[in-house]
Amino acid sequence: MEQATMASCAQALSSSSLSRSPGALLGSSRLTLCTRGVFSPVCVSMRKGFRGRSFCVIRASVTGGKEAETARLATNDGSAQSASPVSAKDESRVAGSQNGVAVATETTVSITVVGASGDLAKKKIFPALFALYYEGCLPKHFTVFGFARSKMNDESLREMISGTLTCRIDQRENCGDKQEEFLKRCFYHSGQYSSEESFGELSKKLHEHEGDRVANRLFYLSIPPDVFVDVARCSSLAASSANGWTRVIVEKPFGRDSESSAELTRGLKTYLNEDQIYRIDHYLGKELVENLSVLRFSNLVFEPLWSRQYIRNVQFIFSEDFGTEGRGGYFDNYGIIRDIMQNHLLQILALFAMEPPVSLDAEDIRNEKVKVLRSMRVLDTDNVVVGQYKGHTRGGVRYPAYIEDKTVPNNSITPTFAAAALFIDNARWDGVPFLMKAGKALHTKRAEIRVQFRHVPGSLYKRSFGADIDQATNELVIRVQPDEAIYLKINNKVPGLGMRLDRSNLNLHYADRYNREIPDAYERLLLDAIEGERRLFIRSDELDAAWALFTPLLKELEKRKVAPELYPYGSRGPVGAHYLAAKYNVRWGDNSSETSDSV
Ligand SMILES: NC(=O)C1=CN([C@@H]2O[C@H](COP(=O)(O)OP(=O)(O)OC[C@H]3O[C@@H](n4cnc5c(N)ncnc54)[C@H](OP(=O)(O)O)[C@@H]3O)[C@@H](O)[C@H]2O)C=CC1
Ligand SMILES: O=C1O[C@H](COP(=O)(O)O)[C@@H](O)[C@H](O)[C@H]1O
Repeated sequence: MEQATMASCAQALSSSSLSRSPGALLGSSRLTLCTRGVFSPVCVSMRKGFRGRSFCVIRASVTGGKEAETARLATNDGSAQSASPVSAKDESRVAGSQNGVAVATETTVSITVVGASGDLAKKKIFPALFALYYEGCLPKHFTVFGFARSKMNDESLREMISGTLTCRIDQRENCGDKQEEFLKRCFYHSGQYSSEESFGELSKKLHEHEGDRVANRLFYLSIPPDVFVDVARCSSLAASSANGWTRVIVEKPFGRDSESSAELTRGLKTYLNEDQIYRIDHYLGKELVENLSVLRFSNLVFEPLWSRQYIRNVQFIFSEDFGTEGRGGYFDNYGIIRDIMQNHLLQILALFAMEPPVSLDAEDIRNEKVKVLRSMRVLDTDNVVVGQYKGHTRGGVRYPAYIEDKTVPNNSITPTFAAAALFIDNARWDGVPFLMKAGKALHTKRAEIRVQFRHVPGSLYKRSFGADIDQATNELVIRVQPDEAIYLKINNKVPGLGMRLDRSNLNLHYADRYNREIPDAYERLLLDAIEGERRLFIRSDELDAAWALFTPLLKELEKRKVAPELYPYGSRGPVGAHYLAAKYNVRWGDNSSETSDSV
């Protein structure tokens, strides 16, 4: 790959450049000696990765055709990146060289989107793969396969995908040509999800494209959860790579509760090693969620304040201004707590509240996330409010109720809104309410983290604010989407001869600061999976800890058939959310006037 292309790839997808410091590479003791240009005792050889960076091939043991090892790289320029991982078999090919000097063999990656005919594949996965191709982030040799039961062929798959591909607004050169080139690398295989024969046929087709290269295979399970294990079985038994790694990305939902999640994990682990399983939570791939650790751990001004001593409460807010349109069938079986809170918001909370990890290595970060999740108080119904949207007419337009969705039973009590107060019973966070709020069909589409600080002790300017603590205190807002921004509300003097105080935002507004499009979360996560970087994927013990917090509540809500509080489509949600916050002396930050919040 050419230098220019590599540079743009590294820049555009810097899950990488901002947060993967050299420390990230050195976190694993096995790899500590594997540094830039150094041929260490643990390095079998130095190789060039497909982003052109040198990396160390390390010794690994082979475990029955399953992925056994990943390698890390040290970059040519000293900045750290994760490398194209090297499987044990890949290594053995490389290590089987003359005079102990490795001869690199060409590698290829085949990405199979299982459930290629579906909504997520069309909306997110194929466009993300194209974006990676466009940015020069995919290896030189790659193939994309769509797999599903629908009767399609290569041409109809290409036609389906072509309507969804877009180029970055800020770099549209050769967009059409690039799309054509990409589509030529896309193929389709129709088969059954539980048929090893179908996957065997797929494997043959993959092999035709792979030739005698080291063949790495990634399967993206973009299918309903009841066929996850079937596909894991068939892909593992009939379509695993013979000489490279095989990895499987699994979409949520990872079960409905602790038991079903454990059963799914058992099922997957019958056919795959934990290190082959990439449980995706696409919120972890969002730019500002990635930036959370950078903000905390690379700025002196934040981390010292990050505790009960200075923080009054923290709020994690998700809202959508549309209902379940088209996804009611799935949604009704899960509800908003399982759809958004137990995964997306809880993952962000864990990153927010964890102790500083030993390094940025995936296992170090995930260890800290598990610890903080396990320090949390199990949720109960007293600390939760549930709601469901009802129909509403505004400006002559009728917005339907949740139960008017044809795929939803008309007596459904599934929550489309929930607010919850959570607590972390550890030394850092004792007594600090962590509030979550998530809802569909609300007045706005937004995801944000709000950190409300305590008041200034003995403030000299107390009189200027009166008794309104929210007026007087600082608030840090991390707006994940839309219009990404990080801003800190501060108090300042209004210029002039008098002494009047004002509230202003110190703000990092991404659109003003960076003249480039922010990559979609799926791009970052797909690239990470290809590179064997697991930091942004959920480990099974994290998942267990997350379910342990929510399962008793979910069971209780279902057992007691708790009726959700109805709220009008397009409103701010049920009033019960305000009472819940008030119980802990908190006011939701997103209810302050829009003007004081805009950046
Ligand atoms: N759509 C979204 O925005 C999001 C989706 N997800 C998750 O991603 C996965 C895929 O989502 P999505 O694309 O919306 O799902 P779809 O309902 O569109 O299903 C994907 C494909 O799976 C096949 N399929 C559908 N129903 C069944 C069934 N009952 N048994 C076997 N195969 C079936 C269909 O392909 P065919 O009939 O051709 O085989 C379909 O095209 C799911 O696990 C979902 O929960 C996660 C986050 C967001
Ligand atoms: O996982 C899910 O996420 C989407 C919201 O994702 P976003 O990236 O568009 O914010 C949500 O609509 C869906 O219900 C849920 O399953």
